[in-house]
Amino acid sequence: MRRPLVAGNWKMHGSRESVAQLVQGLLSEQVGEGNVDCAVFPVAIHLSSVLAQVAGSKLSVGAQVCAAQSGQGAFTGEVAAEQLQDLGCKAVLVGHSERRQLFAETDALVAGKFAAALRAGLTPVLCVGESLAEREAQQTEAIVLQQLRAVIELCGAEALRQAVVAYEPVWAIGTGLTATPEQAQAVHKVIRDEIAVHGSEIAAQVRIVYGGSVKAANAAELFAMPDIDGGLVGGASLDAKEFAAICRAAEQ
Ligand SMILES: O=C[C@H](O)COP(=O)(O)O
Repeated sequence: MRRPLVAGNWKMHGSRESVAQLVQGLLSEQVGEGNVDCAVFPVAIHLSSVLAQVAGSKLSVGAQVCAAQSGQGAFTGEVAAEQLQDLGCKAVLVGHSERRQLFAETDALVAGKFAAALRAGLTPVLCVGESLAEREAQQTEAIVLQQLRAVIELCGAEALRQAVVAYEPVWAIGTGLTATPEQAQAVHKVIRDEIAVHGSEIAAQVRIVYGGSVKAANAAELFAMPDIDGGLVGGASLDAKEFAAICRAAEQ
């Protein structure tokens, strides 16, 4: 039985004050104290304060991005996975579609970042997903598998034991258009079946979460699907009560 994970990707949102209020709200709602793993992914400059604020709770903290380069070096503007781990982060998003589309992150670079996260002992949350044009061209499966295989080729399928996969159809991100539970389940199954080619035990263990306009109103029906193990939540994670309700939906 896979333990659900609900993660909040705060993207480029928040001031010191609003972030502190949001975390206080999550702690008041006892997010993370139930039967579900809960994590938040603040913008990098707020990681330290959020980590300090959640200390002693079961809410974990991850970063939105890391460098593909390990250790330390002359890489202006980058943050190494080791530095995130040293700070207290447990996980890092890799390959979010906004990184792929707006910052030209290729499958190869994403795989490099995935490997760097693993070397540092972080849980990489590998985001995969197709655009609307790709879905309309019946390319969903091909795109998602291409993104997944780039990581398996570099790191090996065993590496997925330490990872989470997030299926995020690009057309559902921030649009209010959620994939139906059946649409999401179909792609999650494609992902799990592909992993099973390398080992059924790995496939049975890997958590595959769904992202794309998840909210309290639609979370339970998505999380009820057999291959959906929780959610990666954007906009709705900026509201403590809404995010807490999504986390509770994963407990059902
Ligand atoms: O990482 C989160 C996803 O991009 C989903 O964002 P959203 O819930 O605002 O659609």
